[in-house]
Amino acid sequence: MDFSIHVLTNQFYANYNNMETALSKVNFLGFKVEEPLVLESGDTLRDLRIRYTTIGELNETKSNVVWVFHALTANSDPSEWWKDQIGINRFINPEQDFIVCANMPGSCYGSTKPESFDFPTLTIGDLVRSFQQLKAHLGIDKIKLGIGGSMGGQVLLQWAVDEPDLFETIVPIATNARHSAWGIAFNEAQRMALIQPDLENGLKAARAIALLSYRHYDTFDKTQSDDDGRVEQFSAASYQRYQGEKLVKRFSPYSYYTLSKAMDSHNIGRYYDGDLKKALSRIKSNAIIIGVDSDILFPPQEQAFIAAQIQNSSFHTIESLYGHDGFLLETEQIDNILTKELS
Ligand SMILES: CC(=O)SCCNC(=O)CCNC(=O)[C@H](O)C(C)(C)COP(=O)(O)OP(=O)(O)OC[C@H]1O[C@@H](n2cnc3c(N)ncnc32)[C@H](O)[C@@H]1OP(=O)(O)O
Ligand SMILES: N[C@@H](CCO)C(=O)O
Repeated sequence: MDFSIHVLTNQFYANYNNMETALSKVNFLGFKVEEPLVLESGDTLRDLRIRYTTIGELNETKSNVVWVFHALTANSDPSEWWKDQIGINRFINPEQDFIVCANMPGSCYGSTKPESFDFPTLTIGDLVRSFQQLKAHLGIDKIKLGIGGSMGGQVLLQWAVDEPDLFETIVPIATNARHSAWGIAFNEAQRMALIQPDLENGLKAARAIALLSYRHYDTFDKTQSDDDGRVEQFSAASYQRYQGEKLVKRFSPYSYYTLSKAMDSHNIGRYYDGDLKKALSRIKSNAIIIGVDSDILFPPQEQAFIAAQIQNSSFHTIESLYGHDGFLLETEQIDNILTKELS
């Protein structure tokens, strides 16, 4: 059953590829899962709502589905946060493709969200099961292309292991098969900063810590160095503060806590004796695995490992000054890889 949907239905977006002519419908929709979702923790999530966006039209044979998976703090509209990855001159083209992106439960952009820290533990597998409900609701049996970076790539990879025949091609970017001890340590440091009496300040501090893992020494060196001999009020410091200010205006501390815990839970080997190779070898999809050369949070060796275990796979590294967040910014390079591998 749809709920409070059509908030901004049938809008025409004019921002594809830097304000080119508007071509596709962007629909903001909602779906309520009728059955309670039994979580890996054993808890149950009732009245689960999923906010999702579709761009373009589903064709008659339902063979043009491109499912985009967002990362930690984004929403269900990739035409907003990945606008140069999708467009009339891009491999992912709303004139030909039916693009679906669902807001992760636990996030604060329309799907069921926590109102306190007392919220059931969600895992990446739980997010996959919630998306399977949406897939059934949409009547989709096959997905031509699944693409997502970071935590979005974790969800995609877990789904491809759970349903090895679902995706024709998967494109996990800057992600891993099991969240690393390094990544969990970063997330825990953020949660320690987050949980304090003033949650707004907590979230700002958490984002500032996260930024250190999303960028690179060279990013700060090239963009935030001061050469005027100052002794305080450094640019790097104000940049860190600004990033916190920016996030606190658009994100919930409870969602940040819940989703960062979900990211920590990621382990596709959980039901395969902890054997990541065994889990990955189940995947029948064509796999284009992409890493970012300057990524210190999900270093390219994690993606090289994934590619080595999947039969039909290729591995690519893109160059970026931006570290991990390069997956959101280096759209031209990603588009070139998709075009080369899939055209
Ligand atoms: C299109 C969108 O970004 S949608 C926004 C919603 N975000 C999401 O959905 C999540 C995915 N997006 C992201 O994580 C980020 O937006 C990224 C990684 C894609 C880009 O990060 P950004 O913060 O935009 O880029 P960057 O790290 O270069 O910082 C630029 C900002 O810092 C500001 N800034 C740069 N140096 C300094 C400094 N020394 N002191 C204070 N502010 C500074 C810039 O003025 C700019 O501000 P603005 O965002 O208000 O224009
Ligand atoms: N910068 C990303 C997180 C890193 O994947 C976001 O804010 O969603």
